[in-house]
Amino acid sequence: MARPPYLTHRIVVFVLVDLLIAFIVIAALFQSRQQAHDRAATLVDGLAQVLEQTISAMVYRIDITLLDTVEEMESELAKGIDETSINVFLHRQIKHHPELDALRIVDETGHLRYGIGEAAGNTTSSSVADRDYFIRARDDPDSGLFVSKPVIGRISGKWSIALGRRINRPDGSFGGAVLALITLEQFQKLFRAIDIGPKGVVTLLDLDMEIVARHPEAKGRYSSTGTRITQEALTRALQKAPETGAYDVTSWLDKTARVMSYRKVDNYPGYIFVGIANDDFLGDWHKQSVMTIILMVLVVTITGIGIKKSERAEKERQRLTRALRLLSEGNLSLARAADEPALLSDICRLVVEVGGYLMAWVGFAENDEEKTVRPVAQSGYEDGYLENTRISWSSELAIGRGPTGKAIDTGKCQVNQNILTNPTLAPWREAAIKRGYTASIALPLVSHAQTIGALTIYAAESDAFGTEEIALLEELARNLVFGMETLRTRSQIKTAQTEIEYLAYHDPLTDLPNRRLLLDRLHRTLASRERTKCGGALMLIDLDNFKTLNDTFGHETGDQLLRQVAERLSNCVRKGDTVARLGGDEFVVMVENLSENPEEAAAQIKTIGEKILAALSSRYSVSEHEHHGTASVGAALFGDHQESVEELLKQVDIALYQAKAAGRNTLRFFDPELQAAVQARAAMEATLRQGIRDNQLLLYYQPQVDGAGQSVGAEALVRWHHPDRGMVSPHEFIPLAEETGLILPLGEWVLETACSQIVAWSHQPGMAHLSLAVNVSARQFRQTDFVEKVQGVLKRTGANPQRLKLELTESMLVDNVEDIIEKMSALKRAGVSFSLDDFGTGYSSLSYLKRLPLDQLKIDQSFVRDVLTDPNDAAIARTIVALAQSLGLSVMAEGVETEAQRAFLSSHGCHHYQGYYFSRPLPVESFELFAHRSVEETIH
Ligand SMILES: Nc1nc2c(ncn2[C@@H]2O[C@H](COP(=O)(O)O[C@H]3[C@@H](O)[C@H](n4cnc5c(=O)[nH]c(N)nc54)O[C@@H]3COP(=O)(O)O)[C@@H](O)[C@H]2O)c(=O)[nH]1
Repeated sequence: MARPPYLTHRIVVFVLVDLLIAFIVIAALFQSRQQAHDRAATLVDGLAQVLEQTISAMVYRIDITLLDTVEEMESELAKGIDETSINVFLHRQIKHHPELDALRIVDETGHLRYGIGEAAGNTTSSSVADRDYFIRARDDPDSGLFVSKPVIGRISGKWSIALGRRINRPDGSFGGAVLALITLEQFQKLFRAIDIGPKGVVTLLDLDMEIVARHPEAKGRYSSTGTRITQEALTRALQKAPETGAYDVTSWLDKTARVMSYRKVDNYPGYIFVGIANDDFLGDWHKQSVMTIILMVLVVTITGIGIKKSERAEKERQRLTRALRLLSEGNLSLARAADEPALLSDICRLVVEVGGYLMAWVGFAENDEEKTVRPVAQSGYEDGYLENTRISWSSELAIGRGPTGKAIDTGKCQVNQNILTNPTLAPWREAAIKRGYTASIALPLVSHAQTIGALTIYAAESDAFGTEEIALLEELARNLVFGMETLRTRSQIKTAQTEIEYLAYHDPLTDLPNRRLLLDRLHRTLASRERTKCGGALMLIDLDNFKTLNDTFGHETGDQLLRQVAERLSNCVRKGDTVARLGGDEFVVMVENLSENPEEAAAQIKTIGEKILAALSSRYSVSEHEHHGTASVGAALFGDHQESVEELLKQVDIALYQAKAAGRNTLRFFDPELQAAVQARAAMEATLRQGIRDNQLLLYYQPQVDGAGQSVGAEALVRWHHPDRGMVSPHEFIPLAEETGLILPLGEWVLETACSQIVAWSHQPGMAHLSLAVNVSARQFRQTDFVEKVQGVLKRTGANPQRLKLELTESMLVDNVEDIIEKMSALKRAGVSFSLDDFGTGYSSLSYLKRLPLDQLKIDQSFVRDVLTDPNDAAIARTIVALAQSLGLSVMAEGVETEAQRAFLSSHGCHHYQGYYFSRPLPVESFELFAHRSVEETIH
């Protein structure tokens, strides 16, 4: 969650103030340290001054005594030595100098002559002749006061220094010296008397910077008097100020840092140094500093805690704000949601987009064996988390002890503030770390006292869910459940409504439209007929003997049969048609998009009706019984005049009655004429089928002649000799045969008969040369094995293929040209020739006409008929002749009825004819007579 700007500002101010405080405190500490240092410097300076003056005064007073003694001794030497008087004198002098250890007089050889003080009685054996101060006094008449280096007294055995003066004899020669001995202990006593702190130091150095006396006495190898001090700081200070000064130094003797002050001692060849240790004079300062720093750290910490708290409070407030917004937008979503999946997705989306959480998902509790939690909606960074994580709500399974599973299992909200530290979430830790989730909350979705699932929300940061925020999220979950319940209720109502609606328009047993829906559709279809112009029909279907089945085997069996009938009926019609159940065993089929032509529409309905009859008469298996049933069908076409729905229903009812009356398992049309036509057609089909079987067909032969009137061949034309009706015209039965497929057996019969005839003529004189043209229907030619069939007939009959000419119509050559060419070429290779019948009536394109292996074009009789009266027909006839010539084909005109027509055609290059002018189609005997006669006529 982002930190608000004002909070950032506050933190910056806090840091700056803290820095300022730290700066001030540190500056104050430095200052107070400096002050302490200055005070210490003043102190040691003062002490050094006091000590310098003390020592200086002490040396001065001793020197006065030495001078008095020298004067006394020189006077004694001049008048003659009175030892008693000297000793009295010495006694008197030393009384005034408690600091002196001894006052001695040595002779010119250095031997002690008189002495007062410690070890004074031990005098005569002692000599100071080797001491440097004695030597100086002896050798230098002007030596004045001399001060020795510290030495261990030969008499006293103590460290001491000697101050002395030369004694002259009356003649000015060296007469000895007076010595005042001060033990270094005296200096120690003096130094000890001043307070310079536990680690303070006072040192008396001679001018060679060698220690004369030091307090405290240094220990270790530097403890000896006479040690030379070579500190750099000291050297620098003395160079700068040879008389008095101060400096900071860390002693190389005891490693203690000190402020040192020194003074050159008046009357004495040396310096007094006083040092106070930093630890001593900064002791309070240190305490004060520590306290101040502690105080400062406390202040900073307290301020920091304050800021942190305010940041936390701010974050909490922000979270609450966003949770409130989430709640409010969630409520809007509840109001808007169209369905439950959309609602769940939208809530998850809002949790992420408005709530600012990382991911949200809703899982439903399944009641399967594993008590699976099935994710149903999700939003936010997910990356296969849900797909790859198996979650259960069974506490018996490890995967069921996660927050979501627990929330569902317990019905209580599960808050996990840190997945990294919560040991119970170990199984999910890796997946969560990978996706950056740290905290989560799983909110149970409780509907009607049952937990149906959970809404689980993930946050990136730890401790992401505050108390009030949790309360708001719980409310969100409750609202979500309310929304789901509302949508479910709404959906149930809708489903119920749909079901009610469905039941209102459908038959519950068969699921087919019921009477109401049928009537509705019927009304609409009839109303739109004017616009669509398509034909349509209604069929009323009634099961024969259904009542018996129902009564015998019970209603359940009857119901099963009705359901199967419904299914079969539906399979008999197209999707757009309507199959309805009116009730009982009555079904209605409404067929639309039939031909506009009533006869064709009736034929279509007949086909469908028969399909239905066949479907309903095949075996049923109901309640382990086999049932053979039939049905009766009454049909009525939507007539040209606008019938009402009621009228149509009445018509099919009447038609059904007629079908039942006709012996059941049959179809009857309401229209009596159509009924008759359909019946007639059906009868014809049946009788034609029978006729083919009973050999009622025969071939007539129409001669084809050349320009000289000589027969060159014939066209075989089928005739049907109906036992009752006599000779039936091919115009009547060929289209029916085409429609019903009977053309195939019929065509095979014609071909077989024609080939047999060719064989017969091949043995007759004057007939063997004749070719025989056989009409081939489109359906026949399209048979995949047509070539094999022709070859088979030729082989079977032994006919000369050269005498067989197959007549194809132009219209059948439109589709699948390659296949046609292939078939024609195959037969052509076998010796069969081809003539293109009805030429000029179709759409032959010259480009592919050229590719067809044709032998002849036949000018259609429709052009020949008016060739003399209609210039267009004449032009077409002339063009066909010219075309045939240019393609290298022969040309034959059919339908030639007059000499004038023949003459016209002849004058334009057509020299083969067929038509009534020469002969009508003839039975075989008559044709043979015609052929012979024409030959004879030509001969004669
Ligand atoms: N697939 C088959 N079709 C066949 C077969 N036999 C006949 N047919 C086709 O039936 C249609 C009617 O044939 P038909 O009644 O035999 O009529 C043919 C001739 O009689 C008639 N014709 C011949 N000359 C004249 C004439 O001068 N005037 C006139 N009005 N009619 C005449 O023409 C018919 C032959 O036509 P076509 O076949 O186009 O050469 C007819 O379409 C036949 O094709 C068969 O076996 N199979």
